[in-house]
This record gives sequence, C-alpha cells and structure tokens, in this order.
Amino acid sequence: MSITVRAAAKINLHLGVGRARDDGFHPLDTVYQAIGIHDDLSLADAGDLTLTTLVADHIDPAVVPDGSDNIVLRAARLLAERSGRKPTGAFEVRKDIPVAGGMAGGSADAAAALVACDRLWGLGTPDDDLLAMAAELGSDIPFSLVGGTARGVGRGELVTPVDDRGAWWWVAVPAPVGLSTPVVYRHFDTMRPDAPEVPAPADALLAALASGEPVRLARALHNDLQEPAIDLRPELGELIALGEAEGALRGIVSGSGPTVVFLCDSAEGARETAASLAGAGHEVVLTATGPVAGAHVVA
Ligand SMILES: C[C@](O)(CO)[C@H](O)COP(=O)(O)OP(=O)(O)OC[C@H]1O[C@@H](n2ccc(N)nc2=O)[C@H](O)[C@@H]1O
Ligand SMILES: Nc1ncnc2c1ncn2[C@@H]1O[C@H](COP(=O)(O)OP(=O)(O)OP(=O)(O)O)[C@@H](O)[C@H]1O
Repeated sequence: MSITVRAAAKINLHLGVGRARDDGFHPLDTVYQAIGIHDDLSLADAGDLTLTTLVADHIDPAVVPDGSDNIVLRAARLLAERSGRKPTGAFEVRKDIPVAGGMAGGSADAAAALVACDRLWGLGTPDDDLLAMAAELGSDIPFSLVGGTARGVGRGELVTPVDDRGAWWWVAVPAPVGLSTPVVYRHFDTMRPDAPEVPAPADALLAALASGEPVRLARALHNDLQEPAIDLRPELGELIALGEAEGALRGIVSGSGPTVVFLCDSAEGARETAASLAGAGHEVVLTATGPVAGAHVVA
C-alpha cells in the first residue's frame, strides 16, 4: 500500500517579531498564508525507513539532505516513538518549494510526513497530538498542517484560522542561494536592540484580508525580518523595487527570505509581472494563488 500527501509553501503576510525570549526564540504575531507551490510526499509499505528526494529544475539537489537529517525522517521517527511502534516505510519526496527560501519547504515536508505516517500506519492520531508533535519539530510546522490563512502566535506554533475573503495572486522569486533562518533572526537582534517585548499586531492585515481587496492587502503587508534580510542581501531591495515598477501592487520578503513575493491585482497582472521579471533576468519566477489547503492526502 502507498499514500501521497501534498503540502504547500507558506508566506507571511504579517510578521511581527518581538525581542528574543529566554529560550532564544522570538515571540511572533504573524499571519501565514499557504500558497499553490507544493511538495508531494509518497510513503509506501517497506520493512525499513528510507528516503528518496526528487527536485524540480529550479532546486539544487545538493541542498536537500538525503540522510537521517532530513526533517521527513525526523517527523516519522517522532510519531513512531510517541505511538510505540517501529518507524517503517519508503518515502519519496518531490520538491518544488524553494529550499532555505523562507517558504517553509522543510516544514511542509514534515507536516506531510506526519499525515502520511499516521494514515499508512493506521494510527488515527488526534489532531491536537499531531499539532503538538509538529510544534516540537519546528515553529512553522503546525501551520503547514492547518494551511489556508491563519494567525500564529507564541514562537509561531500556536495557530488559529482567520477570515480571508480573497483569492490572491502571487508571484514568487526565489534566490539561487538560500538564507539561514537563525542567521536572519540574529541579524534582527543586532539591528533592532530596541525591539518591543510584544510583537507588532496584525490588526490592519486581518481587516484587509476580511475585505478581500487586493489594494488594501498590499498596503497592510508587513515583515519585521525584511530589513535584516535586505541588509544581508541588498539585491532583494532592488528586486522588490523592480517588481513594483513592473506592475505588482507590492513586493515583500517572504518570512526570513530570500524569496521575494509580489501581490498582484489579478491572474493577468501576475502573468505580466512574472514575464517582466523573467525578462529582466530572474531565472526562476513562480506564480501561485492563495489560500490553499494544508497537508492533505491526494492519492
Ligand atoms: C521565519 C519564519 O519562517 C516565519 O514564519 C519562522 O519564524 C521560522 O520557523 P522555523 O523555520 O520553523 O523555525 P524553527 O525550526 O522552529 O527554528 C529555527 C531557528 O529560527 C529561530 N527562530 C525561529 C522561530 C522563532 N519564533 N524565533 C526564532 O528565533 C531560532 O534561531 C531557531 O533556532
Ligand atoms: N525535506 C527538507 N526539505 C528542505 N530542506 C530540508 C529538508 N529536511 C531538512 N532540511 C534542511 O532544512 C534547511 C531549511 O530548509 P527549508 O526549506 O525548510 O527553509 P525555509 O523555507 O527557509 O524555512 P522557514 O521558512 O520555515 O524558515 C535546509 O537548508 C536543509 O538543510
């Protein structure tokens, strides 16, 4: 028997970051959206636990760990341990989500692995237990299970769906070389020694989502990690300016970067912006709509 689970990339429409907590994590007030760029993970019955990764043309296979460091195997081992069984199965992951791009690609795979193992192993794990295991594995992973559009607080792991009346069009431009999330957070600490204990609230963004109006959403997009990401990679600032000059309503760094996402007013607008950016020499330009579902079984 085998099962296939699809998991989506995320972007942060609002990312308010507070001063680092005693455990080193930063308190967040964020609004995530799952968008239509996804990884597919298949799991087939097997006596051992194995993993094969296949990557889209725009991903360098060398940047995806294929050994036990891969978060897919860590997720499988955690669920097996908690349910008192041996972790078994042959995983195949097809990656389309940029790696170390600020789009939670590894988190999507971990969420997909939890769902696939739970189903193939016939565990019927309660949702709250899966969400707790997801949070242990990484701050973004509970959202990758839930999908749609949701607010995240705590270190990002406490997720609640929010009212979103839009069908939004995005253009995503990944960078050839990824950025490390902890490095960007540390750079935030250096640049913002005055960061507030309580992160910037998402109220304006939540109101814009409920309105369904792209121009209003464009105005409300906010990312406290954008400044440190641009300071580490100044070309991201130039890319944002270019996309906005080419018709996007607004460009913003996705999470900790370096992927830049552009909100467009329509499918046509997204196609035009994508074509202009590709024409300007950006080799990888992806178009996607959001919100889409969290990790779910497709076959
Ligand atoms: C930048 C975001 O993608 C925005 O959604 C996330 O905050 C990152 O989430 P993630 O990659 O799932 O992060 P984790 O795997 O939990 O943590 C990786 C590292 O990121 C930093 N980290 C992460 C989340 C958080 N709220 N504060 C942090 O400082 C810490 O240095 C941590 O060691
Ligand atoms: N299945 C996986 N896919 C991608 N990267 C993985 C995977 N498993 C482990 N990794 C490691 O995790 C690192 C971060 O990868 P990921 O693509 O999740 O970053 P990200 O999109 O920036 O994450 P986030 O947005 O959650 O901060 C990679 O550099 C890689 O070494």
